[in-house]
Amino acid sequence: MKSPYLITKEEILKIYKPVNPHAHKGTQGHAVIIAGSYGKVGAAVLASKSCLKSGCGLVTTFIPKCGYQILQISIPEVMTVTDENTNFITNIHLPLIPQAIGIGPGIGKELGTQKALFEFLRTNKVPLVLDADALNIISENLSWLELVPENTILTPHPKELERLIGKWNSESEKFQKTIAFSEKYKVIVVMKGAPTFIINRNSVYENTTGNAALATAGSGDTLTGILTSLLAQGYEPKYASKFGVYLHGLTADLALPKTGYESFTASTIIKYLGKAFLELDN
Ligand SMILES: NC(=O)C1=CN([C@@H]2O[C@H](COP(=O)(O)OP(=O)(O)OC[C@H]3O[C@@H](n4cnc5c(N)ncnc54)[C@H](OP(=O)(O)O)[C@@H]3O)[C@@H](O)[C@H]2O)[C@@H](O)CC1
Ligand SMILES: Nc1ncnc2c1ncn2[C@@H]1O[C@H](COP(=O)(O)OP(=O)(O)O)[C@@H](O)[C@H]1O
Ligand SMILES: [Mg+2]
Repeated sequence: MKSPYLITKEEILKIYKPVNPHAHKGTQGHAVIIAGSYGKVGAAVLASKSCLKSGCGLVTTFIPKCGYQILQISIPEVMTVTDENTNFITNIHLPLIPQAIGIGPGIGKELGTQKALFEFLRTNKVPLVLDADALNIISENLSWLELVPENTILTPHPKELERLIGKWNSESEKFQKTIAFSEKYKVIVVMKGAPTFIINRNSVYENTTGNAALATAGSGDTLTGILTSLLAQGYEPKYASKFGVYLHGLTADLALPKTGYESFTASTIIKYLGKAFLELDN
């Protein structure tokens, strides 16, 4: 394998498009987050809030009924659409065509949710981020990946990656298998870890931000929100993936002197998104 390209501030500044003074919410992209189930509505809240706080103009979150009040009260800026089922998603119906969709955090693997995911993938044409249980369901039905738009972004942590590509015997085999997977399905794989790598066909990119403070519940859910937001704002998937992982890691680097490793939570990622964007102007 060639040595990876580093995702540095210099690279990110070439990608970053500052907000136009004449922008309005309608020009900043409408993102949809499909997430949550009973006991895991927090994943939907974290993904939606980080989506909104990464610059997209409008966010609609699709959740099972049990998430309705939780979402509306925790993030009044976010619109919600609910499934007809109470505890988990069974039928994804959206009253709009957004610019990007992020699906998976906390949705679980109920049979009804699996069927809903298949039906969604069969009909969806919008740029996509697949995370968490969406990946877990797909890893048992890999042919469904033939249905997703080219350059869909997948964000597996190591266990989710293993479910997708199978076990590896060495680091180099892990990369080889992920490259082959990215080529076969024409997708971008964000291999989350310390550090995070992005595999786009046979190109490998290594993130330079982030630290062990990110080893906390919901940290990946916020990454899904950030990536979906950037896609909705019109960043191409190859740029959104690099920019998203860089910003996500940067929140932890900026927060660490204030929070230490122990008290940093996924909500701290969201809190520091503003400072991370401002850091790009320094
Ligand atoms: N507040 C909420 O609503 C929250 C909701 N959430 C939602 O919950 C759902 C389940 O997600 P999940 O990731 O916890 O479960 P799962 O896929 O079985 O992975 C666990 C396995 O993976 C491994 N592993 C993980 N990371 C690793 C690493 N870096 N390096 C190495 N190994 C690693 C780990 O290994 P271990 O070391 O524990 O053996 C274990 O075996 C999902 O939908 C998610 O979105 C969560 O986001 C939390 C907050
Ligand atoms: N030690 C670490 N150093 C850097 N980043 C880390 C570390 N541990 C976790 N992360 C990052 O935190 C995120 C964890 O995602 P994930 O496991 O999906 O969390 P969750 O499902 O709880 O939201 C990933 O972006 C990963 O790269
Ligand atoms: Mg996760």
